[in-house]
Amino acid sequence: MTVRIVVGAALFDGGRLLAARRSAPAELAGRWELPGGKVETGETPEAALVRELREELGVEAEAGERIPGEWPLKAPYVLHVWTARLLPGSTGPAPLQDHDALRWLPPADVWEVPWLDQDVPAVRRTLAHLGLEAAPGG
Ligand SMILES: Nc1nc2c([nH]c(=O)n2[C@H]2C[C@H](O)[C@@H](COP(=O)(O)OP(=O)(O)OP(=O)(O)O)O2)c(=O)[nH]1
Repeated sequence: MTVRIVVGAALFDGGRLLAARRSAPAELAGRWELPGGKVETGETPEAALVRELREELGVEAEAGERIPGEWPLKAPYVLHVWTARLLPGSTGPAPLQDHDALRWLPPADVWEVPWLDQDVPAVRRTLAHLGLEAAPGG
């Protein structure tokens, strides 16, 4: 089966990382993730990220760099993480779709939320790659 990519946005603003609490499906609800979604056929990951952030959070954002690594999700999906930032003039994020809460987390607070299991190594790698101090955990 062909692997399909889910892009997760490590959206930073003022040094804080946005975490989003999933509202569905039931097995993922209540756990926190990087906002994003499936890359559609013919779409670049960067474009998918921008589209998903607009749909889910109502923001205008741009993708930055990919965090090296790939994290397996439910087959056939794998998670890729890209940094992202809000464009000047964008509204702040709101939980419009798929989420029921958002939090901007300074690196020291990143492990305060119960991330999806599969996101823990991805978030850990993201902070390490960016040289951000993080409390032990995850
Ligand atoms: N967006 C996102 N999805 C994640 C993460 N970790 C993780 O296991 N997933 C899973 C949840 C979903 O099963 C799948 C992504 O689906 P989605 O529902 O966010 O994507 P989508 O908007 O393109 O989905 P769809 O409703 O159009 O099918 O990957 C993560 O950090 N971000």
